[in-house]
Amino acid sequence: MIDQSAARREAEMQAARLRQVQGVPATALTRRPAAPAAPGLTLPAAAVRANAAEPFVSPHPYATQRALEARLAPGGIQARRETLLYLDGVSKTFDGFKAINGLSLVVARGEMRAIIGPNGAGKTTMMDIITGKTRPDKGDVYFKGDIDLTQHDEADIASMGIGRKFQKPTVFDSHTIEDNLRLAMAGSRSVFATLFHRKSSAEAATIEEILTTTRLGDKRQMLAADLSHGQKQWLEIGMLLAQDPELLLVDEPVAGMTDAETEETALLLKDIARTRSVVVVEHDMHFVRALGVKVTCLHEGSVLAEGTLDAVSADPRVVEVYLGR
Ligand SMILES: Nc1ncnc2c1ncn2[C@@H]1O[C@H](COP(=O)(O)OP(=O)(O)OP(=O)(O)O)[C@@H](O)[C@H]1O
Repeated sequence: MIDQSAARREAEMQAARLRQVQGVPATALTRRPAAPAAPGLTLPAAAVRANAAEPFVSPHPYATQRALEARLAPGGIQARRETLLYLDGVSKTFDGFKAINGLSLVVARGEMRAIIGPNGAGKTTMMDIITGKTRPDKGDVYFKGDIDLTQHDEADIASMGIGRKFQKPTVFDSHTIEDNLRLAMAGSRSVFATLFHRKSSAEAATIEEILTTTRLGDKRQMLAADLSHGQKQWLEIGMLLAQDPELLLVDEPVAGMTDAETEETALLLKDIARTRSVVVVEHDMHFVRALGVKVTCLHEGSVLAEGTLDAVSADPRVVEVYLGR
């Protein structure tokens, strides 16, 4: 049987120890501000002010602020933490022109999302902001819930698990497909050391897996220079996979591909999206349809419509700005 009075004495002693360390009144350790009825993603300024009088128990200002946020909007913060990519109210102006304008977009863990939109809609600038190439003027950009991407540079962001594939493939033409993958996996090892380094069994298994995913298994000993345009795109996707990203950003992967390659690329990205999140920017609607994923249509730097391709393409605003052109 539990000795209630001993337990109470222990709790009182713990509270006293805490009070000693933190120097706050006893009531502050037990009183909690009520959470708002409908927690949102943004902290209402008035709510923060109303609770500012509440004595803080956390010794560090940042921890205190985070604890306050969590208490005020537990649903909202939790919702952001469960996302892989979270953009809210992001804006970027170039020479007075708003390329990105209050953009909000959330990609879940394990989700593949297609981004469409007319020329100049802000798709590339959005990718630049996510990867740290461009700093937004304002707004939140978070990776894995808590990593504020606006505070990191491109190299940091790449090493955190965001891989980006640009439209033009950049592979090592004079090396074989397998060596291209080994070079991509090597990280800081030199080219010479990489090519003469004995593969561990884990490395060999990863390369095998990537060769299978990218449909290049039977071409492993071919020089990259001898691949078709589509196969080079797949190799470059494979080289990104070798760095084991959690989020893959892919810019117009099927531009210049044959119909068969386009079809195969949709299957390939679907395979990848079984274990990672993928954001694909693409103009080719047949390809987007083959992906069969949620579509976001950007226009003038913000989200114009979001949903299935059928729903988005039936939206009169989308028809007007994009599909009708
Ligand atoms: N560095 C820059 N300086 C000035 N203007 C820029 C810069 N980068 C982008 N812009 C402008 O911002 C707008 C959005 O460009 P962005 O390249 O992001 O559009 P996009 O949707 O990727 O277009 P596309 O489909 O043609 O690639 C365009 O009007 C572009 O001219």
